[in-house]
Amino acid sequence: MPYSVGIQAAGAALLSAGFPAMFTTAIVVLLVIVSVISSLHKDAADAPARLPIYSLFSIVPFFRRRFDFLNWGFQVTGQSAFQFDLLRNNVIVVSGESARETFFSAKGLDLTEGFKILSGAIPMVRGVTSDLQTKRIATIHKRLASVQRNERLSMLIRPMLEDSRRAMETWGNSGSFDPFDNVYELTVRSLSCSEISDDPCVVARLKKLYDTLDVGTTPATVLLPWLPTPAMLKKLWATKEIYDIVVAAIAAREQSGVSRDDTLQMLLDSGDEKLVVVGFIMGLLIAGARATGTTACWMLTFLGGHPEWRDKARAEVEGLVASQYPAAASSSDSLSSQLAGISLETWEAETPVLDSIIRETLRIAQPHTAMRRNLGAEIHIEGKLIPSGAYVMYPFSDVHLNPDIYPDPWKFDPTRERETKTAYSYVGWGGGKTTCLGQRLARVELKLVTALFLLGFQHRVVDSSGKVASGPPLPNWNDILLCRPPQGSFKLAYERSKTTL
Ligand code: HEM
Repeated sequence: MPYSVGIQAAGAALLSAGFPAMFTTAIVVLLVIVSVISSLHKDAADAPARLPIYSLFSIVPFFRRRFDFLNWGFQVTGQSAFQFDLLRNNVIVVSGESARETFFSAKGLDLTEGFKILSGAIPMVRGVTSDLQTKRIATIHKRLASVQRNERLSMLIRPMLEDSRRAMETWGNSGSFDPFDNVYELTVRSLSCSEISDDPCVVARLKKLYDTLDVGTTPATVLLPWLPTPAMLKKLWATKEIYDIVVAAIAAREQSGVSRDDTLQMLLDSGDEKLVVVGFIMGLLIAGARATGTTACWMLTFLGGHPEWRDKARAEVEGLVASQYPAAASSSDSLSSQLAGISLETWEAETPVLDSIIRETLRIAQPHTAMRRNLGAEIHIEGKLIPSGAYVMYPFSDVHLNPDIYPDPWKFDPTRERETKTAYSYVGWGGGKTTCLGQRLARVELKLVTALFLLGFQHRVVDSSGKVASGPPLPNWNDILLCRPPQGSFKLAYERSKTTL
């Protein structure tokens, strides 16, 4: 009797709650049904071990605490590979050296398809950044290679420094900031166009919109993209705004009839269809500028927590300025002009300290989980079946935080020797057939931003009460995009040096 009263009461409450409650309930029921159905099918004998939870319970930890969730998966199954379902998507997580070798080289494993479903932070506009045919993706990759030819990359040095200078000027003589708020805007120029990067308001707006995409990437928006949740609507709106900014910039360039020296002009001059141009800028702004901005945040943070490395890096750049620009000390030229006088070749080949700092930063503060979809026939990884159509993941923590390969793995130590005995022992720029295609540009940009900051400012990491911290904060690998520690837990305190930026 009490049960039926309870059910009646619940039914009455539901009816009186109106459409939103009924809609939510219907969705929950649907999810439970999908979850139960997916748990009923039998796995093949050579299938990886399955997580001992209903698939419904994987969703939130997968999106919100991925590092902990994946570690738990390996622990609870006691295997080097395990599987779980994200609604109707079968996901297999692999680890270990031989898994890495197959993962980064197998022909059928497709990066674009993997990211589309499991990542979700890239703005998806059908036919522009999603559903691009292979031919269009190939064109975009070809254009990316063009941006990074010697001549073009050399030409980008001065404007990239000028962008950074302009942004750093606004920081005043001293103060403190959260690098995750301020540093991203330093890295927009190289990929877009003057119509966007010359306008600080548009750059700030873009940053806000991409932040909206990050925050708006909830389990529901990725797995049930058709569900009109508030997060999904916000995401849709942000995507449209970004699209409009890019399209307006292209239209302004075309109408002006003025030809400029930037990435947009190169794309337009190549005669590419509009879809490719917009897709290039939207897709790579997020893949590129976001990754570069985040890495720059972490480089400055590690250097602020390790003054000995900050001083070494600064001495390296001062040495370059002195050798390439002998009159620098007596010159009234600004710091950014002096740095712009250093050749691309020198930035690339004569900065071993900056190189080792970038390398160590990407090892310890890039919480990437590589994702693929098996578009080919079934394959085996370490004897475990990867069916056709399944998603496969490889968490970078498996190698980068592995104490057998990197002793004391959480320690920031740019002196670490390169490990050559283990296959793919370093994947900071990916590996095999999916190595980062923007690496050359990103490395130069990271060096320029860091060099200008180190010569223009003295800085230290401070804790939430403003006291100088004993070291940098610990990267938070559960934050899948930025690795950002708890907000407010640290800042970078800085003082301007006497030199003009
Ligand atoms: C510090 C900055 C960057 C880092 C750390 C980085 C890192 C990576 C990594 C780890 C991958 C492989 C992903 C995987 O295997 O799942 C990758 C792929 C890629 N990156 Fe970057 N990246 C950076 C900047 C850029 C920039 C600036 C661009 C473009 C302008 C870019 C374009 C790409 C592309 C197109 C791919 C996919 C390659 C393919 O499909 O084979 N990246 N990147």
